[in-house]
Amino acid sequence: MASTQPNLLSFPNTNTLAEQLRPYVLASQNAALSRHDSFRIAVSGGSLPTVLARALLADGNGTPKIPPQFSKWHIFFADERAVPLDHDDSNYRLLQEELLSKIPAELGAPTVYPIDAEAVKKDDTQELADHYQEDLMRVFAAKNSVKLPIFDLILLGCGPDGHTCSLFPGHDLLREKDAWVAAENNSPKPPPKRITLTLPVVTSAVHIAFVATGAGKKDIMKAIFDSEEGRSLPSALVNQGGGDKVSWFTDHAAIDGVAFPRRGSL
Ligand SMILES: O=C(O)[C@H](O)[C@@H](O)[C@H](O)[C@H](O)COP(=O)(O)O
Repeated sequence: MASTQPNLLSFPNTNTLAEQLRPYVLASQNAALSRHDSFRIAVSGGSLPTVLARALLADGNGTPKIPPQFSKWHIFFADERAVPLDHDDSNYRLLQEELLSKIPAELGAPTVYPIDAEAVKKDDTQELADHYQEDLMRVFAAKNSVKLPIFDLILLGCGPDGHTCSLFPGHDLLREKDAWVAAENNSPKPPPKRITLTLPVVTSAVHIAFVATGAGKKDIMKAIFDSEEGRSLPSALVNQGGGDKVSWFTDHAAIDGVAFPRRGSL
């Protein structure tokens, strides 16, 4: 368990949040490129792809525009629904519509790792998870055997019940120690069948950021940050495992009443 605290940042609205998410992601990109000439990132579904697109495709907000080097990005999914890639529920489709399709050609194209469409047809969520884990192994464990993949950045959402990725409160998956990718067949949030990165993979990342906005999040934010009972919630477990590698990008409405947020940038 990490002994340091996560950064809890709050901004007046989603636009100002996106303005600060941009330099955070680019700093993470630049640090990764200096380490291994590629930027390995995992993204969630929900509202995250829209905010991320707003952050990355902005014109620099009055500052000199330093563009993302998308051709060096390897984008994985922190979780994905077991549906075809063109399905309304697909996180791949969401990311494609919100971000990937809008990247100007001159910024280069990222390498994106969707789930295996053939495995989806077989309706076997465990097989789908195994395939995705093999994809990760090809990228993260090509040269020697590694215990866990180390993402440069994982971008997460937080559900009103405290779930993150497709790791839900009280589920056995929270105790998974070995698998990199796990199957979830009874998600309380529809659709029920999903795959998800496991907690050890999430907390091993170099940087971990949550984006949580709107008044609908304020009760769960209080539970995660200010209550003893909230300590076992999946998002709180990421805080405990990741410590100060974790940054929360929230708006004021989402943390109304939370005891110790810092307002402004990192
Ligand atoms: O595919 C999913 O269901 C998501 O990855 C999920 O974990 C999401 O991030 C949270 O439910 C928060 O969603 P919002 O950002 O829309 O609140």
